[in-house]
This record gives sequence, structure tokens and C-alpha cells, in this order.
Amino acid sequence: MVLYDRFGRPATNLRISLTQDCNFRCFFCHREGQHFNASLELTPSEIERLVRVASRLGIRKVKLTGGEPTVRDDILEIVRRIRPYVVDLSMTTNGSRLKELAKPLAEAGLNRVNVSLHSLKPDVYRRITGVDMLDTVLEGIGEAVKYLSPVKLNMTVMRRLNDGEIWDMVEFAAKTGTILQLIELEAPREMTETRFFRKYFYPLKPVEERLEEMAVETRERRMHRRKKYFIHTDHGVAEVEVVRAMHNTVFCANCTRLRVTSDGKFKTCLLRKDDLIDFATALRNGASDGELVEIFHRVVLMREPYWK
Ligand SMILES: Nc1nc2c(ncn2[C@@H]2O[C@H](COP(=O)(O)OP(=O)(O)OP(=O)(O)O)[C@@H](O)[C@H]2O)c(=O)[nH]1
Ligand SMILES: C[S@@+](CC[C@H](N)C(=O)[O-])C[C@H]1O[C@@H](n2cnc3c(N)ncnc32)[C@H](O)[C@@H]1O
Ligand code: SF4
Ligand code: SF4
Repeated sequence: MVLYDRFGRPATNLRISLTQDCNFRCFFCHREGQHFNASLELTPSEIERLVRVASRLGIRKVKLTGGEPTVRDDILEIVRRIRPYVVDLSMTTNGSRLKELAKPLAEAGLNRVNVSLHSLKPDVYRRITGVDMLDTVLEGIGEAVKYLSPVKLNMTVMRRLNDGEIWDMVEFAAKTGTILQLIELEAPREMTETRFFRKYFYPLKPVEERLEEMAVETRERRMHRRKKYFIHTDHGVAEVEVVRAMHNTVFCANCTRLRVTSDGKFKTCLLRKDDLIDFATALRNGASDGELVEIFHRVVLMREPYWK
């Protein structure tokens, strides 16, 4: 069984924010659309219950995010508890704790990991993330490739900060056996005219056109119809995926995601502000599985493509 929204999009994919806390201070962070101060975080058993019910409704993939998911002390327990209910369990992390956590996370049942790596230059890395941890993160990536597959590197590209490093990152991905994800800076439409956005937005369309010309092979993912390009480098073939959400109607028309905030609300879209539906209160007041299923149905029917 899979639930479809009013636009014919299946909801097969759940993105759970485990916490708002983070040990980095990336100045461009969209905080997964969670712009309010959350109260109590979901507990491991609440997350397990959510994922168990969701799996009966066709959710096959779960992504753990945040804030920074690895700052939670109970991260291994969370992974262990939800593992039995999903086909693809992944995490997006800043990589600061991967050196010690990659192996235990894999043992707990995590399939794969995306690590944010916006620059290979320590000073640029510090300007973007607010911390001096490039070496620690690189060591974490080294550990992650031993135990998790694939390891993707998320590079959010920003004008005059790291836009000159794209091709170095392609080489680095080939060298380390990772997949590079080039991510376009994104923000809700009301923010696109701000000084911040105009200053840092770096359109990835021309880069994507160049990748298309260079590619020895191109593939398309079901989710968002994102393209993947296979590029020859001095270190072998690099796999490069482009995430270009802004004003992209095809991307939204193929969005299969539901989101969950750290304090137990469903959120139907990263960029919307009017789309929160609380389920933690019901959970904590002893709701039956049937009641949770009903909330889930309601949320799926609220889903709408943002750019259309
Ligand atoms: N607007 C929008 N942006 C997204 C969406 N999915 C990913 N992004 C952007 O891409 C960034 C990186 O996403 P990740 O957390 O690495 O996950 P992912 O790449 O979407 O998922 P996988 O490729 O399956 O691992 C996000 O933080 C967003 O900025 C989406 O559904 N909508
Ligand atoms: C919000 S972070 C949460 C997970 C983890 N703390 C990390 O940084 O990987 C998820 C991803 O969103 C990306 N991101 C954050 N703000 C963004 C923005 N405004 N536009 C595009 N990507 C953004 C980050 O670079 C990271 O790869
Ligand atoms: S590490 Fe992730 S959650 Fe933390 S500030 Fe950076 S992008 Fe945001
Ligand atoms: S509808 Fe579009 S903007 Fe919203 S989460 Fe899905 S892909 Fe992102």
C-alpha cells in the first residue's frame, strides 16, 4: 500500500529531523524548514512507533537529519529501533562525529550517509560552517567509506565562497569513492529578494549543462527526477548528482517526501510555513495506530508542489 497526494505523488519517503541542536553554525542553514523553537524532542520509542506505522502506509525510505543528528546521545538506539521497518535508512550529517560513529552506525543498521562538505580549504570551510573542523570531517569521511555505501558529499554551492571549488570536489569524490551532490542554495520565495540570497545564490544550471556535455553516462532518479552524471577524472569516474530545487517545477512534481520535525509534527514541504500537523500530542495521549494512520492520511492530502 502506498498513499498518493492530490497531485498523484506517492509518499514513500520520510525525512525525520531528530533535533534542532547543532555543533556548527552554517550561516545559510535552512534548518529543514523548522524555524521555531521546538519543545520536547521525539524519543527513540516514539520514532520507532512513527516509522512502524508509516511503513504500513508505504514509506520505504527514511532519512535522519536535523540540526545535527549525531549530537543526540541516543542516535544508535534510534537507528537500531527503526532499522527493521525500512528498506533504505540514511542520514545527513555534518560529519563531525563520524570518525567514532561510522562503524557503530553501520552496525546499528544505517545503510548510507550524506556528509556535508562545502569546501576543501580550511579558511573557506570555517567561513561557511563557523567551525574549524575540516580535518575532523575528512577523517570522518575516511571512516564512513569503510562501513557505509554509498557515501555522498553534500556541497552547497555559494557565489564567491566555494563556487570555484566545484571541479576540485569532483576530483575529490572520484579519489575517495564518494558521490558528489552539488546543491543549489535554496530559500522560500519571499526570501529570494533578500540581500543574503542575491549575494550568495549561484545558479547550477550552467554547471549542469557542462556536466551533461562531459558525462560518459547520465542517469535520472525517480525522486525529484534528479540527474546523475558520470564524469571522467584523473582518479577514475566521478558520480555527480545535482540538486536544483529553486523554481524547479519538475523537482516538486516528483517529490515523494514527507517531513517530521524534531518535536513531532508532520511537515509537508521544506519551503512552506503553513503546513505543520502535530502528531506527538496524540502519541503521548495514547492514540491508537488507527488514529495515527488517520493523521498520516490527512497530511498526505495536504501535500502540494511548492513550485508549480
Ligand atoms: N526543496 C527541497 N530541497 C531538497 C529536497 N531534498 C533535498 N533537498 C535539498 O538538498 C539538500 C541535501 O539533501 P540530503 O539531506 O543530502 O538528502 P537527499 O540528497 O535529498 O537524499 P538522498 O539523495 O536520497 O540521500 C537538502 O538539505 C535540501 O537543501 C526536497 O525535497 N525539497
Ligand atoms: C540542514 S542540514 C542537516 C544535516 C546536517 N547538520 C548537515 O549539515 O549535513 C542538511 C543539508 O542541508 C544543506 N542546506 C542547509 N541550508 C541550505 C540552504 N539554504 N540551501 C541549500 N542547502 C542547504 C546542508 O548543507 C546539508 O547538506
Ligand atoms: S551543520 Fe547542518 S544543521 Fe548545522 S548549521 Fe550546518 S547545515 Fe545547519
Ligand atoms: S514540494 Fe518541492 S520544495 Fe517542497 S519539499 Fe517537495 S521538492 Fe521540496
